[in-house]
Amino acid sequence: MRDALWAALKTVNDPELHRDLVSLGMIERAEVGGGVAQVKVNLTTPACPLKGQIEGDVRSAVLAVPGIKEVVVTFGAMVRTGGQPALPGVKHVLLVGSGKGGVGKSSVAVNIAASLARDGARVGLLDADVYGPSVAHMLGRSAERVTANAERKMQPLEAHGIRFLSMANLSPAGQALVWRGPMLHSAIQQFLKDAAWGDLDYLIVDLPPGTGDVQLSLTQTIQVTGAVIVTTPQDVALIDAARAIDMFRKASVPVLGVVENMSYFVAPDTGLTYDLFGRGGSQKLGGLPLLGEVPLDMEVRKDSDAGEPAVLAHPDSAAAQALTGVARALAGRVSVQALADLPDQLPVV
Ligand SMILES: Nc1ncnc2c1ncn2[C@@H]1O[C@H](COP(=O)(O)OP(=O)(O)OP(=O)(O)O)[C@@H](O)[C@H]1O
Repeated sequence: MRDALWAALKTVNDPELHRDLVSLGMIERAEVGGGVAQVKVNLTTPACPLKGQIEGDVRSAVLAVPGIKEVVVTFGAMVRTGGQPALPGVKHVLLVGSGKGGVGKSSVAVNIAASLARDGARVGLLDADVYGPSVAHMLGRSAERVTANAERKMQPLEAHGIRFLSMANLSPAGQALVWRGPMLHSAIQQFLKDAAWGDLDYLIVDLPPGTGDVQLSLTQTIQVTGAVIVTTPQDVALIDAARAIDMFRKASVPVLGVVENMSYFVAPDTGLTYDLFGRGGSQKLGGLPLLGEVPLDMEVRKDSDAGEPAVLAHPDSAAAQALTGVARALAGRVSVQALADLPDQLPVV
């Protein structure tokens, strides 16, 4: 019956990866005794957007095996990498960029990080927006200062389960940074390589807006898994977003998807929906996966000023749900990308 159980599991495909769970090495354990099957599925990310569907598919395939009356499905997760890790201990570096400033890039980056961490991933957040660092404020830690550990490496700060580093925690508050390209390059290098990030599944990098030195420096010096573009839906933002996409393509960084922020607004008093900036405009960016449409929501702004990401402070709001969806869709895209180049038969993990 054990063979029949494994054969049944071999008929279940991961809906995103389009390969069966057995050859993907995702079945950690499958046993049967007294008509009860115990199956442990090791997902490719704890933020798997399709966990419910996988559970349902496993359940129906296993219950079709003669003699099995009950099935208990449990889950674990191990984030995979396609090749070498980006940095020692860091599996994926994900850039969050935008063409235009003020479109909500940092808000999206912070909420992606918080959502992935809440789902159980080990997450770092690097604020590479050195001219306008806002991550520390959005995490409620702008007053803290970064210290060095015994190995003289920068020790990332921690908030809401996220390890993070921001220029705001290094320089005196309120002071402007007047840096040229080479200095920026070395600051970014230090943030990446002279910091004790530890083991991370995802290191999210909040880039400055536009297509400048920091972006170039990052894409040229480490193996980046991919980039996410945040835009609002109106044409002036889309024109700049298209430039940012072009820059990533030229630097051979895969663009994993687009987030349409401030996509629409639901008036809290009337419940009427307003497409203030032209909801759906991001489709004009042509063919890139849309990771989510995040509404304009006063709570998102208030939560970020209060230092608690909306996905944690108001998880049931439409904006938080959309941001959670963005984080999970992104994690799914990363898994697809990591497994795309792997051989047909993977070892069981
Ligand atoms: N969906 C949203 N609803 C309401 N307010 C939002 C939303 N997204 C972002 N904001 C607010 O808009 C402002 C700008 O957001 P944010 O700093 O994230 O943008 P940015 O693109 O990173 O800006 P910069 O160009 O300075 O890096 C912030 O006050 C933020 O709280």
